[in-house]
Amino acid sequence: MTKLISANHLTKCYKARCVVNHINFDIEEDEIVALIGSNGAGKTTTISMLLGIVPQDSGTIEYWKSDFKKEIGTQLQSTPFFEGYTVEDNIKLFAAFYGISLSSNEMDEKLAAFDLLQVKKVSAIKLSLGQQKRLAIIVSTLHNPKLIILDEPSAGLDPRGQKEIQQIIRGLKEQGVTVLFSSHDMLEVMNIADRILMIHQGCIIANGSPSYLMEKYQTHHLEDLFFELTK
Ligand SMILES: Nc1ncnc2c1ncn2[C@@H]1O[C@H](COP(=O)(O)OP(=O)(O)OP(=O)(O)O)[C@@H](O)[C@H]1O
Repeated sequence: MTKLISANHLTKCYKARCVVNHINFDIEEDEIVALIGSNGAGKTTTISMLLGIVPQDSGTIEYWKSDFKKEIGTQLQSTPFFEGYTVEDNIKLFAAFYGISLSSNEMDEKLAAFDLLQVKKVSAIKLSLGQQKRLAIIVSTLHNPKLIILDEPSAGLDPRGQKEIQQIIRGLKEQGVTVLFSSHDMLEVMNIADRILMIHQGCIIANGSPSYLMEKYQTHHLEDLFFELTK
């Protein structure tokens, strides 16, 4: 397996408080990795350091290639659409940022794949949250990234919306995209993650496949493991 990312002793402190504290982990090609942890555990800070949005105070991040930024897609917690622009306009705009021009057929195929064809001409900021999250994933994958990083992609969605996001994440993996996502939904993590990174108070406290961790900690439910390890 090829390592896409290797984080070594990654640390971020705000004044005297280290919110991410000497963490080590790898992201391998073709896996779906779930980053889980309580509110304030350090997930978004970790993701932001991987994306270069927040500089680390110490530690290193090794990427698979020097111009890795061209091959990373991301969807952060807020959705980034332009006011007054339709769904289609937004996709065209983001495609233009990447120097991509989509044919009308390609546009419709993409929209249909994400169940958004019927809202093609609707202002993006008027979409439901689930539709906005799906649109955000479309725009973050327009450049065919090798790795996509999603910060709580299904937060606030109803069960159907959550399921749709899970199917999209699985579909990305089938297309050869590696996915790192954060989530508070243990069932979702069980459903789709190949590997779990559990972070607590800025430290990685568990790292392994769901089945490995269940076996190791002798539990049948990820939620129980979460409660036990984050006490
Ligand atoms: N710019 C900042 N200045 C000071 N403290 C910060 C800053 N950014 C984040 N923090 C703190 O770092 C800690 C980790 O925050 P982070 O957003 O990474 O947590 P999280 O695991 O993503 O939480 P959640 O699940 O609630 O999104 C929190 O205590 C937060 O208040």
